[in-house]
Amino acid sequence: MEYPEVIPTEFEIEEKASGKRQKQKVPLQHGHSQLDWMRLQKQPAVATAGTTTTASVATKHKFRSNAPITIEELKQHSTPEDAWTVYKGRVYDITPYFTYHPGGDAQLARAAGKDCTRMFEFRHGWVNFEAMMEKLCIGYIEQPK
Ligand code: HEM
Repeated sequence: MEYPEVIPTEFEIEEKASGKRQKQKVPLQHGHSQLDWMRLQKQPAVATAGTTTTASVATKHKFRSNAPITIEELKQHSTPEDAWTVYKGRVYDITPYFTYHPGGDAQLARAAGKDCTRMFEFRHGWVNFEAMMEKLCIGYIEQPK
């Protein structure tokens, strides 16, 4: 099975190489800044995207928090309402982060159901993924044999 990976488009590669790339931050709802996100990770009861909270992710996946996850299963979680992504081999349920992503929900949706490692480093290699998503880690991806 083909490994599902988000890769930058040719346009994005050229734009970056030209040094003319514009930042594309989008306006977020009040209370949904990066600082708010980090604060909520310390009190996980309230980080919400719709009805999915960091706490509900933790509860839902507790029984399998370090489980092997297959590519088939990863691919089934490919919408903003139910979004899993892979970063450096580990799987994260990023659903609660959608309304907090500074680049907007449409950009983050590209990661859903796929491995976002390469795209993440391309777009913002200076961001500490593990620190931000620690509570949302649900397992690791099983490499195809
Ligand atoms: C396919 C995956 C992703 C894409 C395409 C994407 C895209 C973007 C874009 C367009 C921005 C706006 C700033 C810019 O234009 O560079 C941004 C900012 C940001 N994203 Fe993402 N993102 C992705 C995944 C993630 C994930 C999973 C996280 C969580 C750790 C994340 C965290 C951030 C943060 C913290 C910023 C603010 C960066 C800053 O201000 O320096 N992104 N992203």
